[in-house]
Amino acid sequence: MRPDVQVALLGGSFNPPHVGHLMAATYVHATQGVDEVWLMPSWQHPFGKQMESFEHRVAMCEAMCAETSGWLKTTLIEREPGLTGRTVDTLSLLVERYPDTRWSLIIGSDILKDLPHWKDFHRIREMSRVVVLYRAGYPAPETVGPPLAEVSSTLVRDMLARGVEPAELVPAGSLAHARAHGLYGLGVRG
Ligand SMILES: Nc1ncnc2c1ncn2[C@@H]1O[C@H](COP(=O)(O)OP(=O)(O)OP(=O)(O)O)[C@@H](O)[C@H]1O
Ligand SMILES: O=C(O)c1ccc[n+]([C@@H]2O[C@H](COP(=O)([O-])O)[C@@H](O)[C@H]2O)c1
Repeated sequence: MRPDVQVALLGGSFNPPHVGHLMAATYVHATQGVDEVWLMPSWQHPFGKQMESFEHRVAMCEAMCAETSGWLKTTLIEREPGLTGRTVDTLSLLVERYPDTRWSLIIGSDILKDLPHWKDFHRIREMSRVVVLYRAGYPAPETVGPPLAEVSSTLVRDMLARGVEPAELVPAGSLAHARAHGLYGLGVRG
């Protein structure tokens, strides 16, 4: 019998992706017994976050995946009709679509405060193993592993708005995509 495939999902806005996402995914792949990590960019955000277009965020995620040997992938599942960014609904669809896969869901500890506002988090726990990573600055009792990088998409966007290229915080391929398409005001200032 074919053994189950273990996949960890990292959902987010990835606006833009940054090395904190890469470190989080790498940490989980290296220590949590999963075969693959899938980045899951939001098509629409349940709490109404404004984001660069889905296509550009996907392209920047795919550029980040190219930094790995193939275990990091980007899934477009959240653009499926009927999904609204509620993770329980996305996960239900994934469970149905990939019956041989066992799921983990990665979240950073900054999100713990939001979980009471998520839809049916108890059902997410039934369908997946939830791995809470220690995001630097957000200590919490139930986290796994050491504090991860103090970097956020907000910080990256702030740097870009000030005309500073975040070359140390964004994987080179993702930044090249942003630059080539003038995202976040890149290239506008000449
Ligand atoms: N540096 C990090 N360390 C650990 N987890 C992280 C880090 N950055 C993001 N994450 C986690 O990755 C997921 C997706 O995050 P998201 O794409 O919203 O990035 P963000 O940096 O938090 O964005 P923003 O600053 O726009 O809110 C979340 O679960 C978040 O907690
Ligand atoms: O399921 C929910 O109700 C829910 C509410 C808020 C956020 N989420 C998911 O949490 C992930 C991280 O979101 P964020 O805010 O850090 O970009 C992303 O995949 C969102 O779709 C999910």
